[in-house]
Amino acid sequence: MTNARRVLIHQDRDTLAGSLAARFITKVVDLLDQQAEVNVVLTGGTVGAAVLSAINASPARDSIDWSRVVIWWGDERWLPRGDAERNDTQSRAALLDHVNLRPENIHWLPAPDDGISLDEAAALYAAELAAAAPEGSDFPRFDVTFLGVGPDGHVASLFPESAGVRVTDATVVAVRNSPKPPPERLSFTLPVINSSDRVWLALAGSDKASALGLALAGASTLEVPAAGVEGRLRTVFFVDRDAAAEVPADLIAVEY
Ligand SMILES: O=C1O[C@H](COP(=O)(O)O)[C@@H](O)[C@H](O)[C@H]1O
Repeated sequence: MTNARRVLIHQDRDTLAGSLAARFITKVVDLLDQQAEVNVVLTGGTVGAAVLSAINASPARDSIDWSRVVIWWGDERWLPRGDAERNDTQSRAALLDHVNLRPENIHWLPAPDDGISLDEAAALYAAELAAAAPEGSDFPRFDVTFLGVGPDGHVASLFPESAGVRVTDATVVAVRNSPKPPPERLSFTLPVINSSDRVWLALAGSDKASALGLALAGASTLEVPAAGVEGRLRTVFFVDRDAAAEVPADLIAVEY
């Protein structure tokens, strides 16, 4: 199988979330048979949280040895710890608080209540990535990266026509003036996202159809950041029927 982008179309958001949850559990169990730990990058957003809830609800959830799973986030909203709109708060409620993760394996992004500036926070998380990196790299080898996609085609907190989309010489960027609230955020850059062995994008709803269609039809990364996403081994779009309305027919791998 090549690393061509694949689109898997599901009936609706819940089916999509269940299918992605099942794939995640199977993949992590397989990987943990072959390696000591698995590095996973989580996303925020509605579908991201739905996928984590589906993993939590799965009867197969505990077939994963969660003590060997290492958690990162691809982006975070610059809000106080515990704020309901923070991505990590939503990830905790959906899954992380319910499984046996080791606290040292959860790499929270900083928050304003840490008493540091947004730029310092970006530098701090970059240093955390570097500390976990193999020799010669600035970040760990990520096994699975989840991404949501906004109606404007943003991924993580890389928004269309914004400076962050262009950054290739840093791993984490401070984002200001985000068109989606809150205005300040932290985000992985595209080179870090694309270093992941697998990138699984999840999106549902008719408001995502145009961005998805453009991303798959060759729009520029600056205009539609999702267009610039390409994992090292696999890049798979898990979508529902509504979001798939403008997907080029030759890219549809499976329609459930
Ligand atoms: O703000 C964000 O939005 C995107 C997409 O969210 P969705 O609710 O439209 O699925 C998400 O991927 C990103 O992590 C988050 O910070």
